[in-house]
Amino acid sequence: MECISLRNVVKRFGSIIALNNLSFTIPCDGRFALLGPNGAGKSTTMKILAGLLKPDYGEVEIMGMKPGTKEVKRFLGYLPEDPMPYRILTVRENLEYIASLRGVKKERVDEMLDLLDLRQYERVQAGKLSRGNQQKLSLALILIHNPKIILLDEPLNYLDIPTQEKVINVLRDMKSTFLISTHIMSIATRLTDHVIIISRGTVIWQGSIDELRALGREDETIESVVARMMRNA
Ligand SMILES: Nc1ncnc2c1ncn2[C@@H]1O[C@H](COP(=O)(O)OP(=O)(O)OP(=O)(O)O)[C@@H](O)[C@H]1O
Repeated sequence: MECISLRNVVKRFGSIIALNNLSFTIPCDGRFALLGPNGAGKSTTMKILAGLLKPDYGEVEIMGMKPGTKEVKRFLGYLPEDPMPYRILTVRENLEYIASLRGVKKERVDEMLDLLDLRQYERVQAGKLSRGNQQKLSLALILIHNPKIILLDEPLNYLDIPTQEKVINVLRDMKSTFLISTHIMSIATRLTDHVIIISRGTVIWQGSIDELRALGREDETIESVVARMMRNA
């Protein structure tokens, strides 16, 4: 079954065409990376899937339903590129608030504090956290309800190396459908097994990470293969 599907999606901002007949599908339990040069339309795609932007044209479905509906929000976790938890609430209060909105049990708050190493900051206001700890809290907030479908826009931004490893392991252990937008190939290779490359708002290549690697010349890194594809698009 398809969990995510976009068909001929067009999105314009004034005279800029951000998405230009974008089409792709992701099967349930699929782990996909969304790659593309700056301005290719990755964040716009994520926002449309999260229901924050409406396409001008085309069809978008999340498990056969329209994005942004109450029902879809229940099983979706979306991390925007620059997430901001509620600044005046403490780390614990942020988690408790989202837990109550999501209808998940309170014990989940403590689980998330431990899972993302946030215990020592639980009484600190989110606005006073370092950027990396805000990112960790944002991840905890979007994963608290164990979402079936996870959309992550640059999930490891601002995180130190031990925390990146921690988050990669947390995400790997989840049995969810993933779409991860990133510029860092190692995030794609470690967290996903399929890649969709877009450029100027349209798909220029899609396939498995193994197929992508196989396109490389002898000793060519996967980064170099992707860079070549983006340059030639
Ligand atoms: N709110 C907006 N108003 C005007 N133009 C926008 C808006 N959001 C995005 N765009 C434009 O749409 C295009 C796609 O932007 P988007 O942020 O989706 O790209 P991206 O692939 O996520 O880029 P990056 O890798 O640099 O984050 C760009 O040309 C961008 O300038």
